[in-house]
Amino acid sequence: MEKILNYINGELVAPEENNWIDNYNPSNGEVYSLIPNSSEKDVEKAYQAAAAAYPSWSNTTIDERSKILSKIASLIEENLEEFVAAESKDNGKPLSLARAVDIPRASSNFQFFANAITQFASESHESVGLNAFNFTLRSAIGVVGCISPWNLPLYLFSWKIAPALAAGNTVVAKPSEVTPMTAYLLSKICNEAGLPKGVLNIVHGLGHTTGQAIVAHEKIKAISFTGGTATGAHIARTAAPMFKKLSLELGGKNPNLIFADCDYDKMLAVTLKSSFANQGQICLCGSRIYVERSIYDKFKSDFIAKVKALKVGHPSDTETNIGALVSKPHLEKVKSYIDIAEQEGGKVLTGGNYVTIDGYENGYYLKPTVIEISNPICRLTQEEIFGPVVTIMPFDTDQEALELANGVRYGLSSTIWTNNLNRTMHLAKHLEAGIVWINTWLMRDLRTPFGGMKDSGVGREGGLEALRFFTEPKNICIKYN
Ligand SMILES: NC(=O)C1=CN([C@@H]2O[C@H](COP(=O)(O)OP(=O)(O)OC[C@H]3O[C@@H](n4cnc5c(N)ncnc54)[C@H](O)[C@@H]3O)[C@@H](O)[C@H]2O)C=CC1
Ligand SMILES: O=C(O)/C=C/C=C(\O)C(=O)O
Repeated sequence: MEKILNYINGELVAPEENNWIDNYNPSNGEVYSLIPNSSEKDVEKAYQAAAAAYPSWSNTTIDERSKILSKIASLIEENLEEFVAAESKDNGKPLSLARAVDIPRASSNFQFFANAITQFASESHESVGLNAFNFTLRSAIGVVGCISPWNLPLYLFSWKIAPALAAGNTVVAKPSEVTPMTAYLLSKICNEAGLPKGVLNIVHGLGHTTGQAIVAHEKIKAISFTGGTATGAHIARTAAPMFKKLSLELGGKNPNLIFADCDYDKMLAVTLKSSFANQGQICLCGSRIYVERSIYDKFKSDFIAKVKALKVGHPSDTETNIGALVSKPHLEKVKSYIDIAEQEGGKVLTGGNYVTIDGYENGYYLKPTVIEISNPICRLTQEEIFGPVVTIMPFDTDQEALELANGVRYGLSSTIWTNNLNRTMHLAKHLEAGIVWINTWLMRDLRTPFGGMKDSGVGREGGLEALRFFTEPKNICIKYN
């Protein structure tokens, strides 16, 4: 069976203690590879390699760093089909989605930060009347940690690593143990791209051991993390006494507010995507749908008809809209929410069951599910389900829609469907969310700040925000006569 290896100091290596974890294929429930169950020793080795590489990498010209990141981007593109197949097999997502979204975006992340670093500049402030100038140096931080989740594996892994490297840091990174394969493929192309040894180190393993060792390492100065809110809180508790810089991109329970004056057909098509793309396993999915009462019944029947037409199938089947969920425990977690729907006052309008696919009977498949609710304060609308399950409910006024939208602990993204400019402006200002989409969803410009309010996280990624996170500002004040 194939063994995934750690990438430390430019070499692919087995874990020090020779412990391994099973890696499952969600489409058939079978173990198909092994991944290192890395210990503190492996993390320490990775740290030592990163620390040794830091003086030279942080002093490498911007042009050279940019060229290397750009080369990584092109090598991902050149090997697109290998990455696509690996991502789909490891995660259960449709092959078509990995080809259209995940892998191109991973390549774009490297290309984007290869370009962005050439435009990154720092501020100067003249103290007028005092004969003094201040200028700000923005230097790399040192060795930084990047920890990513399983839902968009290479997409989110590269979203952290690329800005960290571009800014001149060296990195100890851990992909999710549930979806390690494309990070492994990435480690195989880094040397060819000219990345000096030790600049990027990828250590595979479990969160509470390998991940914890990265976060708890006293010399790893900053942590960029994407994952569940409970994990984010634990990381914050570990890192706080060491005053580490933290960027936490956490869960979401995003509202989708649909008004009667919207462009209905466009809204319906995009709402289907925002509900079920990637099996609903995107932190930005609009899992709470609120519809203005005058169009509620029409929306309900049209939406259900479209949801019923979605094909749940094997990820490599070209007709598949919904692939497998990422793991058995996750499938069971998502199903457990459907099972409590009735006791929470909800009514399952469509879906609700596991799906068995011929030839892949042990795969992790679930029907896309729509639950109508009458009480917005229930577990189905308050907790992150992170699967192909949405709730729907009518509302009567803009104020009610706003209160429903904001009535959760999360504040990641919101979507509004309306053609009323005043309403748009009012809601956009008052919605408690880091990202507000109007008449669209998941339209991404990589220069924009990305992240959440409330329990959805701390800090922002993307564009200059990411480069600022991965640098330490130092103000220098010069007085002249
Ligand atoms: N916001 C998002 O994008 C995501 C949200 N989630 C939510 O979190 C729930 C749990 O999913 P999990 O896979 O368990 O996510 P998780 O938050 O446990 O895992 C994300 C990453 O953090 C690592 N990790 C876990 N514990 C750690 C620790 N103590 N120190 C350092 N790293 C640690 C994991 O190994 C993985 O690489 C999901 O059901 C979903 O609701 C999960 C993945 C992504
Ligand atoms: O940067 C993006 O476009 C999307 C990011 C998505 C997540 O962070 C997530 O689903 O966890």
